[in-house]
Amino acid sequence: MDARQMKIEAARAALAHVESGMRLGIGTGSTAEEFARLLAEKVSAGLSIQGVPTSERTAKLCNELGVPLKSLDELPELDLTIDGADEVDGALTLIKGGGGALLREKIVAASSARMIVIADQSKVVETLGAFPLPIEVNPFGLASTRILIDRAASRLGLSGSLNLRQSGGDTFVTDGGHFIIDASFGRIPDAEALSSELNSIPGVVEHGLFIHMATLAIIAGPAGARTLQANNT
Ligand SMILES: O=C[C@H](O)[C@H](O)[C@H](O)COP(=O)(O)O
Repeated sequence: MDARQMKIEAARAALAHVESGMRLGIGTGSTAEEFARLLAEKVSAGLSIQGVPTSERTAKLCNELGVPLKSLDELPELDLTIDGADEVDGALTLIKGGGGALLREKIVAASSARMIVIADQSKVVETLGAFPLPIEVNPFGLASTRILIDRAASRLGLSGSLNLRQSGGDTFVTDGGHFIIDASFGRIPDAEALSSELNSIPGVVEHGLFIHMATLAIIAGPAGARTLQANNT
């Protein structure tokens, strides 16, 4: 089974948690897109759901596929969000934002009663941090915010390059009009401490650590999909 097939398997297993009438957050990224495609098949076969997209990219795909969408303002409380991740640890703490959608993803996940993460097995890690942590920042005062992030990391014994994300030769801009700094710390032994340090920096809009948000992870490997509960790897 190749990587795409594993993403499809995880997405298919997640679809079993979707029931008619649900208000559904729909994630961003290649795995979430496989979910959107399978969801669209179910919708055309009669499943009735209302989706809230976590990015302009997901909204565009869902519109093309015929998945009914509402805004989060129209549906401020959701039953379930299904989304991908860049890393998942045994406590179901996540790194997200590789596709730049972390802010809307976190807002949508926080508005949902449950969040199911879907991923192929390459995303499961013992300690978070090999994947650079995306930190969404306000463009104003970027140099100052970068220094404050560096100092916050140092206080926790973390170091590593802080790279302003680029796209096609330009600075990458999120759906919310912000920039992203990708922080290559290598290891993040205490995600809660780092989260709270980053949250105290005014120029940091949000970061890609999702703590106590995912209620279930569906991880696909060559033998098929398995579920992970928090601290039950
Ligand atoms: O901003 C993007 C999201 O957090 C994605 O869910 C994450 O990057 C995983 O994407 P993929 O399924 O393409 O690996």
